[in-house]
Amino acid sequence: MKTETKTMLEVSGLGHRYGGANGHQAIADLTFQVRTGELACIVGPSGCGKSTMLRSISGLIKPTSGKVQLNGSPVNGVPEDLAVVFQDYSRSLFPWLSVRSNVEFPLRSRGVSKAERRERADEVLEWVGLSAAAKKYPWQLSGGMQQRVSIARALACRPALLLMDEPFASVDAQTRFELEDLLLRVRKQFDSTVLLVTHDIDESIYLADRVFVLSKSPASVVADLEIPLGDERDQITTRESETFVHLRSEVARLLDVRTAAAPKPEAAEAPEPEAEAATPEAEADEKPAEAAADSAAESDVDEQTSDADEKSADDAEKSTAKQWAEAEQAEAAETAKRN
Ligand SMILES: Nc1ncnc2c1ncn2[C@@H]1O[C@H](COP(=O)(O)OP(=O)(O)OP(=O)(O)O)[C@@H](O)[C@H]1O
Repeated sequence: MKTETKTMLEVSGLGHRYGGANGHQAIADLTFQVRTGELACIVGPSGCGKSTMLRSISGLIKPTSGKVQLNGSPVNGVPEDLAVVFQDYSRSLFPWLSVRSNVEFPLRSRGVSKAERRERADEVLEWVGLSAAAKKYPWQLSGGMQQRVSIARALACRPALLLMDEPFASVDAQTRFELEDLLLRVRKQFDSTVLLVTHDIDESIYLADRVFVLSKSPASVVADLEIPLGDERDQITTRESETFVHLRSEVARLLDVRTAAAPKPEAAEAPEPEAEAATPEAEADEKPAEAAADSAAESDVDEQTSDADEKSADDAEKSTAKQWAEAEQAEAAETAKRN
């Protein structure tokens, strides 16, 4: 993969404090750059502020200090040419829209014509191996397939920068390997620039051209490592290679994983329940609206389904716009309080 020397993303002195002057400093003075065509991974300890950083970069929250520039322009609000893939695919996909309509959805607000939406959706669905599932609903798919829909939806927007927040953390180990390889293939196909956050050291090295290691909270960059593993990577031989093993130890040392892994006495007494990914089956039980959609999925009347999806997408767009407006008002109120 050819990485250009041009800088696509420039993060300078980025900091965010939740809750005003006496609140919680989640990230502090983050500075790094991602070049055009690069796949960069950010690895850091749990709770160090990785999601806060991604939300600041994507314009979802306004950082309290520092700045973010995308292709030389400051990021104020969510840029059109940026797409985000979240860990929780079950929440980020609309259960009442078919797979194809989910993929087409963000293209509507970008003014892409109906014919082109369909064309782009079909292209990316083919790339992620989901052409046959285009008319299904997300809850009819496995977790790994749902995350492939999220990736397809992001790629359909042809983003300059693809941000991924722990995108493979909610699937089993084998599916995770498959999705990692899928990401390597599609970033090559679509010439994507990717910034991926993970807490998995091996995953960061396997995927990346460059790994940024973060400190404990409040996060700052403690190392910027080039990953000289070449373009062709393989889950078995790459992970066995001397370079990989050496880099893994280096990142582990930087993260001080022995200290981090030591159980705290109170944690041993009252362990935090592990987050469980909701299964599509369990979700189907809980969602009567989806049961209605199920019968639509069984039907082979594509146009009818497509019309219903269009209406659902319109409703979803209104509801999303309302949520954005509310979030913006809340953010403005917080900023006013701070000042
Ligand atoms: N909306 C919020 N209001 C107040 N504090 C927050 C908010 N969101 C996150 N935090 C705090 O900021 C710190 C960083 O959280 P963040 O979710 O960014 O970390 P993370 O590295 O992504 O965590 P994890 O690895 O567990 O996903 C945490 O202490 C968290 O409790």
